[in-house]
Amino acid sequence: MTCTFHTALTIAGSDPSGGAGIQVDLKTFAEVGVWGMAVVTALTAQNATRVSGVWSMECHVVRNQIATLLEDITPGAVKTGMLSTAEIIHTVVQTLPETIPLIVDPVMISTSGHRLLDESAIRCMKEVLLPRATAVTPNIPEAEVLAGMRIIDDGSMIEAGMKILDLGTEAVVVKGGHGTGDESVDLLIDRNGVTRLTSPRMPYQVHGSGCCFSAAVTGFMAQGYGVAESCRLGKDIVTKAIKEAIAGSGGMRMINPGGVQ
Ligand SMILES: Cc1ncc(CO)c(N)n1
Repeated sequence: MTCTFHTALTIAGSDPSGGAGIQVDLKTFAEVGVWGMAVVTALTAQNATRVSGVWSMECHVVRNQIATLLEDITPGAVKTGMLSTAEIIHTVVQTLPETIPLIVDPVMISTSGHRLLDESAIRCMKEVLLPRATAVTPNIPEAEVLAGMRIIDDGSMIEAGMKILDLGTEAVVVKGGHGTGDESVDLLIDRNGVTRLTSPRMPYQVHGSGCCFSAAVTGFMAQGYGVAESCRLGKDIVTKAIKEAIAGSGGMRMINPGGVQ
């Protein structure tokens, strides 16, 4: 099908609370003005305070969702979020054509502390998924795992980003939201060097902010912006959605792309 509008696909897990995962990705795609599509890799039972269950899809279910969608529509860009197992990572890489830009949010552990990716899948993520990625968007704990080193300051954040770049992606954004200081500084690292993406630090943690950022970047890539520009524009979208975050019932605040009042 030839579309007159731009299309973006998320391949990720479901968060029934609407605070993370495909639910946030679809809201973010709408916020940046692209047609949002979603392939589900796992169901979770969670809210803003805890994850109580994870049920990964069988690989043929993931493969069928992607292949059937691609028969009809080629998304302008794709993001991955929670992929949960090495088998699902392999399936996604095998099923997606290499020509489609791919933004990888290397989801490992929920903000509430629950493991969302098998320990054994981390090697597969480094060896199979990242070499295929256009951009990877780790937070500090994820960057530490992918780079195999501790991050304690700007210098080690850059060093970790360089190591992740060496795994074969075109660009890395190491997100500084888990750091300290008045500003939240994300570092975009690509072949041209290091670019700082800054925003005022809000005095609270927000469930789903990583999902929102990578979805926004994907939405801008789908509209034809380059990687660096998409990351800059994506930072503005997530900053606004963090400012407008809503209080869950008892839990952490939840990201609010679209600004529901
Ligand atoms: C489904 C899903 N994806 C990603 C995250 C990361 O916050 C989460 N908590 N749940």
